[in-house]
Amino acid sequence: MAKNSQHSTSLPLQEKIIHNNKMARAIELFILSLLVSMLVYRVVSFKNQNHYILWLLAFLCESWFTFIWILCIIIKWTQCSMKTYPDRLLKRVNEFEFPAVDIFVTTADPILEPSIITMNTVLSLLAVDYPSDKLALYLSDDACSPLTLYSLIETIKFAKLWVPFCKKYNVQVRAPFRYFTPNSTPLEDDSLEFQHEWKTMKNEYGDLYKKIVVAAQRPFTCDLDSDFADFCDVNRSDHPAIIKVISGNTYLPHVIYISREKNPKDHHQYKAGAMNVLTRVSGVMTNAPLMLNVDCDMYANNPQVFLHAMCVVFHYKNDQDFGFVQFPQAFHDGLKDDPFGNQLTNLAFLINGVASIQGMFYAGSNCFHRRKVIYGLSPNDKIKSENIRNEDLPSIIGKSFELRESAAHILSGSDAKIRNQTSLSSLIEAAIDVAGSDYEYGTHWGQKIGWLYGSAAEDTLTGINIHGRGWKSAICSPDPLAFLGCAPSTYPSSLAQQKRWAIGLLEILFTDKNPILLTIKGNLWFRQALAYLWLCLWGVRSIPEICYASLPAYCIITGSHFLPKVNEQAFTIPVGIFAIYNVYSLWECKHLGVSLRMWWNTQRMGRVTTITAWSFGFLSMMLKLTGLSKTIFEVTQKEHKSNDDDCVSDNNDKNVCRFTYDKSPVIIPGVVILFINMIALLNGVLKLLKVADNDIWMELLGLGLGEMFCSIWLILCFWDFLKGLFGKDKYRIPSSTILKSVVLALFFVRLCRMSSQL
Ligand SMILES: O=c1ccn([C@@H]2O[C@H](COP(=O)(O)OP(=O)(O)O[C@H]3O[C@H](CO)[C@@H](O)[C@H](O)[C@H]3O)[C@@H](O)[C@H]2O)c(=O)[nH]1
Ligand SMILES: [Mn+2]
Repeated sequence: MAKNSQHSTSLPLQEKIIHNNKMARAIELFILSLLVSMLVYRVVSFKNQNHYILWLLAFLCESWFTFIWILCIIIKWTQCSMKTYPDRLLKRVNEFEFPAVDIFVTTADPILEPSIITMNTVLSLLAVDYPSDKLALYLSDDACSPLTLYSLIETIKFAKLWVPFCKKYNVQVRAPFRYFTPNSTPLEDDSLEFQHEWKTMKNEYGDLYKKIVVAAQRPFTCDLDSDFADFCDVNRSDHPAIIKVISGNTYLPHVIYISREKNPKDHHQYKAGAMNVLTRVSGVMTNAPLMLNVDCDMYANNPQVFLHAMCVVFHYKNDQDFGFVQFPQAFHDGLKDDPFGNQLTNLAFLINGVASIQGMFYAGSNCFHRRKVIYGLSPNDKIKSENIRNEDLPSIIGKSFELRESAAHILSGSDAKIRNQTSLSSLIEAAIDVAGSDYEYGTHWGQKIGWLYGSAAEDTLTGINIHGRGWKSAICSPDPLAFLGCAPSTYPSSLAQQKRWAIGLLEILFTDKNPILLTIKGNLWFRQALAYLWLCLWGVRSIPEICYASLPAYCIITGSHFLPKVNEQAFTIPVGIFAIYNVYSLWECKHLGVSLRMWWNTQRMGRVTTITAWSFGFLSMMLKLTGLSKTIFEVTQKEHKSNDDDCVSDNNDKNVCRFTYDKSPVIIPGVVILFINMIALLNGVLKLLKVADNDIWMELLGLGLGEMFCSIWLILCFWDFLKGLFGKDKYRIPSSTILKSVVLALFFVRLCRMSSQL
């Protein structure tokens, strides 16, 4: 029953804060009016042009930009955020009323994702402020690596000390690699007891760290009676399921290691496949009504995160439309000023916008889902457990009897009880059954229930499916931030990530989860559909962007114009758009409290990423549509800074922010844009040198100031590539890439010349 104190029952557990954005709306509408004026100008002056195709191309690109801008305005029109009050929750609700939560951590490769990072994720989650008997943590290891199991076993031993320590002293950051920074020492005025325990803890963590590092360097011997016997001679892409219950103690949640069955005959569906196995295995074992999933490169940064989530859950208890709570993905040690433009800070306003529509997108990590929502229920479905048992549950959820029983429990809404600890091991056989690689044949897994297949952005696809059934979602941003993770810290890994997103998001448009379809046929709200559309179109945006970025160079080389001339009145329109847009985005950055440098980096990388990574995303999608290739999920490299150099955030080492390059062709379009603009400018300057001094202004105007300016701006945007041409070692763009780009750039120049002779 609720604990009563008049005060605490009257105050809400969560509050929606509406942001006033009238000023922003006005500016956005003004920019829109300028964009429309530009289009009108294009139409009106079409007849006076001698270069119709050029004018038409510019018109098409600008129409597209205007369309994207309209989408942004609609998404950002209303803005809100959420504040949650865990203190009030603790006063109002008894701990035993809290729902159980199954926690899922995924890892796929002990080299790309060093075990110590994954283990810190695990430790931070085991130590949260939440009744530990309500939690179970499942670690999915797609690499089938004995190192991961070994690390987990050792980590649990350490957790038996670490978790009580954190709770006793109310430690704020419960991922040891963040708590024990190289220079940290306990404070002078901390109690002696604390200082002593602190040192023990630091040493223990140091030992754990060393054990894992040492273990990573030697092969695991095949010891038939050890925990690792199952790993004897296994191949990571062809092996039976391995599931181990690792016993903790009463202070620790259950911990279960899972390496699902892999068989080359059955597609394993990357992370989505792993999440579905986690859902089923946990369904058989603990069957909590809520599930939290955290990628191995994130950790819980706020020990009260579960309580914050419960504020939302309890707040919505009577409003049955609530599907999931997403916590933001923020980054620790993010490179200063975001040189690669991958920290997504600039999306804050869009996120607040989406939050005020149907709710935040599911972002793949840091999200609490209700199990019944993942099992395919819609807000208005009322199901009796008898009905499900008798009906066609096998064709939906599969043949496992245990899973069907537990699903029936969840779907009928009866309070699922967590099974007691001792029985977990006895459920391993049933768990192995549902972790089989062919379990899903003839069921709805991946098609209608669970994490959906068919996109490398399985998170967005799964999320849109949930919203499409009419569920709402919430975003909760407590202070300190709930989860922190690492953004890819090198340029190639950031490129790979952006490319994967561009493909994955585009793939969604070609499924039956297309936002427009879902809003017509399903229950996706119209504005929410537009928000999804904006997201899914990332890859498509590369095409108009590349076209538009080649226009200035084309014009300078051929002596034509795509912008109004300086002496025309219409010249003020593009100037106005450029100036106001930039001032506006600066103003937005100021609101977010980020530096001028960061603003420039996001602007510049906006152009660079669209033209490079997203265009390859688009290309891959085209190849996939024509059946020439398949998309895969490339796991991004995670870096662990060794304890002695906590380098990234202090940029003493300037080099971490420099662009590095590998052989990947993804940057070619960017290098080509750089080259053609350099050639164009060179061309322009040469022409200027040839004319007499007093004609120079006329000539400049003839060349088109606007076009020249655009060219210079583009070169500034691609400045890092320019440096890459002259860098050394990994800072140098590989010769093969340069060569291919030169060929393409010369081809472009040739085309310009040919077309101007027509
Ligand atoms: O076959 C696979 C591939 C990946 N993963 C896991 O998936 C997670 C995300 O992979 P990562 O390489 O870190 O991708 P990111 O680009 O950082 O991931 C973002 O984008 C993905 C979709 O593209 C989402 O799934 C993620 O949650 C989101 O953080 C990691 O825990 C991996 O271990 C697997 O379990 N099995
Ligand atoms: Mn990641």
